[in-house]
Amino acid sequence: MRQTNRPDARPRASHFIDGVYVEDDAGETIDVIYPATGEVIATVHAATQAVIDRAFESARAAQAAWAATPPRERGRVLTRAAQILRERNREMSILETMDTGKPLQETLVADATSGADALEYFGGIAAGLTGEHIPLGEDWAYTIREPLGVCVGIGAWNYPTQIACWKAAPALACGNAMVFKPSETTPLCTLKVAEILIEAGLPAGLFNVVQGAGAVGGALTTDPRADKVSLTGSVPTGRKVYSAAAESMKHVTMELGGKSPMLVFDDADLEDAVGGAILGNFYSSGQICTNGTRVFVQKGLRARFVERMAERMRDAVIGDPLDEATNFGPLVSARQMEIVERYLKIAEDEGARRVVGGERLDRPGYWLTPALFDGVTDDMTMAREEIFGPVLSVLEFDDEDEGIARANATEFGLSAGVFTRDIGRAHRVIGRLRAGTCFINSYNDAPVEMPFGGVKMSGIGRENAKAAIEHYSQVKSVYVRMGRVEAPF
Ligand SMILES: NC(=O)c1ccc[n+]([C@@H]2O[C@H](COP(=O)([O-])OP(=O)(O)OC[C@H]3O[C@@H](n4cnc5c(N)ncnc54)[C@H](O)[C@@H]3O)[C@@H](O)[C@H]2O)c1
Ligand SMILES: C[N+](C)(C)CCCC=O
Repeated sequence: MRQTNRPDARPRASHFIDGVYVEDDAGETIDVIYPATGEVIATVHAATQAVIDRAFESARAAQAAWAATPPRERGRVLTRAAQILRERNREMSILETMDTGKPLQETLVADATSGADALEYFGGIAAGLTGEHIPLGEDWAYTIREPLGVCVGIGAWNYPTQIACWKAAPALACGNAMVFKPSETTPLCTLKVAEILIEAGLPAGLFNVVQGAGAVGGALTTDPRADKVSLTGSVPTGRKVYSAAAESMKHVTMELGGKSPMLVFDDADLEDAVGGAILGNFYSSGQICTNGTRVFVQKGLRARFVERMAERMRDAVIGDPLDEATNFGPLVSARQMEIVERYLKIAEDEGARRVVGGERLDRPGYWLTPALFDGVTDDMTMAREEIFGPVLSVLEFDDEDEGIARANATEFGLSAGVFTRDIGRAHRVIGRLRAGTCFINSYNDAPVEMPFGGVKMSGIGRENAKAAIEHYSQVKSVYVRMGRVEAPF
């Protein structure tokens, strides 16, 4: 495979605390691997307790003054950061590609740009975050919207820049400080987000980055100096973090995994439905939480859908992720590739029909071709468990009620989609699907103006839009008596 020249990805140091890079070699070494080649491109160290202490202390020290800063000034800093992030989009996108292996064609439009959208949106609404006046006759009450304090953010590896910004932007807009731990698999981009925030005028200490794996995440979650934990990760990690946070009654946001359904009715536009299923299964090499990996296709359309999908999958350009012509990259790690390969084997053992793909490419790095399976049934492992890789399952259904019941028969509830030309059916079906983020004749759109999150095991809380404000602030109620106090004795 031809290789585009890569810039030096090594960060100045592992952590970013109180406005500066910080190193502590005593922490466990973490190699950062470029997924396209398997080469080590940087090394960072996991945070020691001393680093964690420094991060919390600086966050605590900075937060009170930030909360007292006029909200319009807080907003201005975020808006400036959005502008810098946009100006550096190419540089950030290349780094994101090196961190994750995702094609540059994708990272240029879906990662730093999405982060910038969040900074811009929350920067814009910061000044409008107010309490309310509640008339009670002669008396009255009012509410004050207050920050939570110090929020911990813990990220997954598939969208490092986006995840950091989706958490930091509403947290900072509301007057909080954040200690953020990126995934140990992709530690690079978040450090750049921290640099940009400082350059935009954010006071030191308000956004600190510490590196590490589960042990560091666990230490952040249980730290008494943390008021909230916002996790983006898998359901098993979510269970641990949620229960650990409950010990000290911390606020939580849980953005977790899914096994989302996409219902394609006979009357759907075939090309749009196939296009939606490609976006909902193969973007980011299938490593997206919201993916509609259970594609229920109505009986009359199934054969044509499978045929057309297989044709379009052969057009995937698999290759050097830094070449902008590439539209399908490697998986993020050897571990993730092994997980997906295990699921591919189970799928065939359980009787699913592999139509195309699922082959390992004979080259360094973590390459698997996108896979299409037909004849999948609800009881198969591939239809029940999140694979988090480029594996699309086609399941056949007869009528609307059956399709909805089968789509809902999962512990997850992150996303769902419907493809149909019948507008009444589209809204009726979406109304009955148990999922937090839904799509009609589309898939995987996530504009910052739209709340994002899951129900059931897929999560608690919402990111983006005004809904996120509820999860990074709390309301203080104040009753005001205008007359005398009448007491019983
Ligand atoms: N709903 C969403 O918005 C969303 C977005 C992206 C990814 N995801 C989900 O994330 C998963 C893939 O990402 P992953 O493999 O990085 O997930 P993961 O659960 O393995 O790790 C997520 C993060 O949690 C940390 N962590 C692990 N154990 C911890 C513990 N005990 N305490 C605190 N932190 C801990 C990890 O170091 C990492 O930073 C998938 O399930 C995917 O669906 C969800
Ligand atoms: C913006 N997307 C593509 C919906 C991704 C959100 C993060 C989930 O993995």
